[in-house]
Formats: sequence, structure tokens, C-alpha cells
Amino acid sequence: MGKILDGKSLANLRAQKLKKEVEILKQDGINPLFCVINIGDDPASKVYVKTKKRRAQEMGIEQKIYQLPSTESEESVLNLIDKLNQDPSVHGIMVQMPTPEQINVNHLLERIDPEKDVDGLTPTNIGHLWQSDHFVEPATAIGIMKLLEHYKINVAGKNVAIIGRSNIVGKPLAALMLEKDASVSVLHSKTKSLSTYTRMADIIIVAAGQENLLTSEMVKKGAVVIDVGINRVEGHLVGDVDFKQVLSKARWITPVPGGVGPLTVELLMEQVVKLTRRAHGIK
Ligand SMILES: Nc1nc(=O)c2c([nH]1)NC[C@@H]1CN(c3ccc(C(=O)N[C@@H](CCC(=O)O)C(=O)O)cc3)C=[N+]21
Repeated sequence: MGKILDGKSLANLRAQKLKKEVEILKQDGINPLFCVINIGDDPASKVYVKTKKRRAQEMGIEQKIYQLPSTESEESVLNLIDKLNQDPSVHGIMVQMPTPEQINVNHLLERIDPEKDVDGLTPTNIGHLWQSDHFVEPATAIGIMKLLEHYKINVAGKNVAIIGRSNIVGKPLAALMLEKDASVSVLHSKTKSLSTYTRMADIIIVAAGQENLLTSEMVKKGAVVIDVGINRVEGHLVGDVDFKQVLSKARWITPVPGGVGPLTVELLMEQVVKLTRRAHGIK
């Protein structure tokens, strides 16, 4: 029987420390300010934005939400980003994904000042990530690394299988795993035999957005399984892993909810504070 990697508890533990850091900054007259741009009315995005807002409030971080209509032009979002880049009271900017189809998200990311890039997704910061010289990292990917570290799960020399090649999870996680000396396979919808890779893997990360994608036959006994999936099924949340079955085969597994999700939000808050300190030349 596997054990639970409790992302929610780790997020709360880290939040206690972060809250104190924010208090100290505020005593020095520095108020961390985080701006979220949400374009359109994707219901999942609205939930995430609200979750972040609540978390920011708990931390004493100010968050401004720019809710734009689904018809907003790319040009006008670029103008908003320029304005936030130039505003010295703004420490962090993020664009909630996905964006509507008239908008090329890469154009938006290119425009964000890398020093205000809370998500670590600007081309500059992705370059830094692959050069192993980074100061902000995509939140989900770094959250997973912190979770493994907290439970003393070493990745060096391990076979790591990542299912999903997104710019926000799969690719940056591959960079972070390589940096820690893992042997990484990045798998995706065109991979011929997923289980060939996953059965060899000591650590499996599933970030594909497909319910029950990872079943117990695909998992080596004693493996570590990290579920990044968020699927709403009949009003409740499930991940990409057949949790019940895989729990009995794995040594460690993350639940959904209460696994990677809360850590993603916590790491975003930490990056806001990190960028705030950096902007003010602290440490
Ligand atoms: N630019 C950008 N950066 C992101 O980091 C980003 C994004 N776009 N677009 C969407 C994804 C998804 N994401 C989540 C955040 C919180 C939970 C979370 O808090 N999940 C809770 C449950 C929340 C609920 O009940 O709905 C949990 O798993 O326990 C999940 C997923 C951030 N994302």
C-alpha cells in the first residue's frame, strides 16, 4: 500500500513561513503586488483565479485581477502588460491560461518583464531554466520538486517518465529533473507505447488532462506517482491517475485534490515575494 504525498500540508507549512516574510517586508514599507490577467470566461480559470486571490489575501500579498472580455484584442492586452511592466508598484504579472484563440499567448509572454514573470514562462526565464541559472521557475514544476525534496525522495540517477509536454508543466519539469541528474523521458499523445516507458520508471508524473490515463498495469511496484491532472467529473475533481488501483502498487502517490494543486498556488505566492525582494535589492 502506497503512502500519500500530502501537497496541501506542505503548502500550508511553506505558507506560514511566507506570511512572516511578507510581514517583515511590509514593516519596511514594501507591499508585494501581484497582477493576474484573465481573458475570457473559462469557468476553470475563474476558480483558479479566485483560489489565488484568497491565498494572496491570507499571505498579505495584494492581488489585482484584470478580468478582460473573451473578445479582447492581443494589442490591447500587450498595452496592459506594458503598463504593468512600467509600474514600479507591480512586482509580479501572470497571464492565466488558456487564452482565447485570437490571442497568441507567446506574444504576451514575450512582452512580460522577466523580472516580473511570476510564472517563469517568459522566453528569457525559460532560457535561464535550461541553462540551470534560474531565479523563477514555473510554479507547478518547482512545486513538484519541492514536494519530492520534502519527502526525501531523491531523483538523481532515477528513471523519470513525464506524461505531457506542455510549456507550463511537462517541459519545465524535464529541465528541473535533468538539473537534478534524473534520466528523463517526456511522453505525449503520439508516444507509441506509454507503458514501455512508465513500467521502467521510478518516478511517474502525469500531466495530460485525461482521467484514468495511468492505470496500475503501467506502474512498476514501488514507484512514485505524481498526478498533475485536474478533471471535473460529475461535479467532483479527479486527476489523471486511477488513484485506487495505483495506490496499492505505488510507494508514494499524490491525491487530487490536495496534492500538486495547492503547491502550485503556494509556489506562485513565493515567487511574487522572491521577485519583490529582488526588485528592492534585498538578499
Ligand atoms: N499562467 C498560468 N499559470 C498557472 O499556474 C496555471 C494556469 N496558467 N492555468 C491553469 C493551471 C491550473 N492551475 C491550478 C491552480 C490551482 C489548483 C488547485 O488549487 N487545486 C486544488 C483544488 C481546487 C478546486 O477545488 O478546484 C487541489 O488540487 O487540491 C489547480 C490547478 C494553475 N494553472
